[in-house]
Amino acid sequence: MITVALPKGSLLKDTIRMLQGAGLDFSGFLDSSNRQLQIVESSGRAQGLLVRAQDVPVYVEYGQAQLGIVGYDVLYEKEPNVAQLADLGFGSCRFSVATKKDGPYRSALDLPPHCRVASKFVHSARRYFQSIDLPVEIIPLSGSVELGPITGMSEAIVDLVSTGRTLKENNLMELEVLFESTARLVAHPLSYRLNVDNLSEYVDLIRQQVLVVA
Ligand SMILES: Nc1ncnc2c1ncn2[C@@H]1O[C@H](COP(=O)(O)OP(=O)(O)OP(=O)(O)O)[C@@H](O)[C@H]1O
Ligand SMILES: O=P(O)(O)OC[C@H]1O[C@H](OP(=O)(O)OP(=O)(O)O)[C@H](O)[C@@H]1O
Repeated sequence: MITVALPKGSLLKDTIRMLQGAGLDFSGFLDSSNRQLQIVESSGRAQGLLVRAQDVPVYVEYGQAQLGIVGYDVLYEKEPNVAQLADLGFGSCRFSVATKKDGPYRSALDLPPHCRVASKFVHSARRYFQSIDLPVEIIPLSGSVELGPITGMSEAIVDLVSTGRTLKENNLMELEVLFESTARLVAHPLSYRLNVDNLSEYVDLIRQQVLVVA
């Protein structure tokens, strides 16, 4: 029996829909009266683990799950030792540097050396500013990072932007898009290579779903 790590939160519905198309029914995770974090799907061929989006690659890297669904942004941040097998096409968002709309900066290169940048994605933010040779102080936050520039704690933020509504309603604007992110199918590398429990069969079925939806 294979184990799949499913991300709680904004990717869950599309993840369940895609796995359903591949013959794996984890819709039980959508039932809010159910607090079970591990369920065996109806055919008995697979079990699902419901984990925080950030933790999906952890379960896959350690081999507790052979497959997982996770945003590219998380893979970029954590650089886990997992095999990326498919771009699933949903969960689109961009990873951007943003600042106050009425502030003095119009590009990331305008930011002054040693300024502060708030982010949930500390490594990604650091890598970006290193790549443009701008020394900055990264302030790690766990959420609501838009408050950084609003309160004056930071000059800029590095965060995910999807509809752009959060930036707009907080009078912020994007300075730079670092990359676009979508949900990815990842696998435990050794299990994939050895085709444990016919893993490749499930991977093919999930890949076919991407083509059906596209
Ligand atoms: N508007 C969005 N905001 C955040 N993530 C988005 C958005 N749109 C798509 N995503 C994708 O969904 C993934 C999960 O985001 P979600 O907001 O559900 O969890 P999280 O905030 O990373 O985790 P947690 O709520 O457990 O702290 C992100 O890693 C990203 O790939
Ligand atoms: O462009 P939008 O569609 O408005 O989405 C972007 C917002 O969504 C995410 O936050 P999330 O909802 O995960 O909450 P958080 O601030 O607690 O991380 C992200 O960090 C932005 O704040």
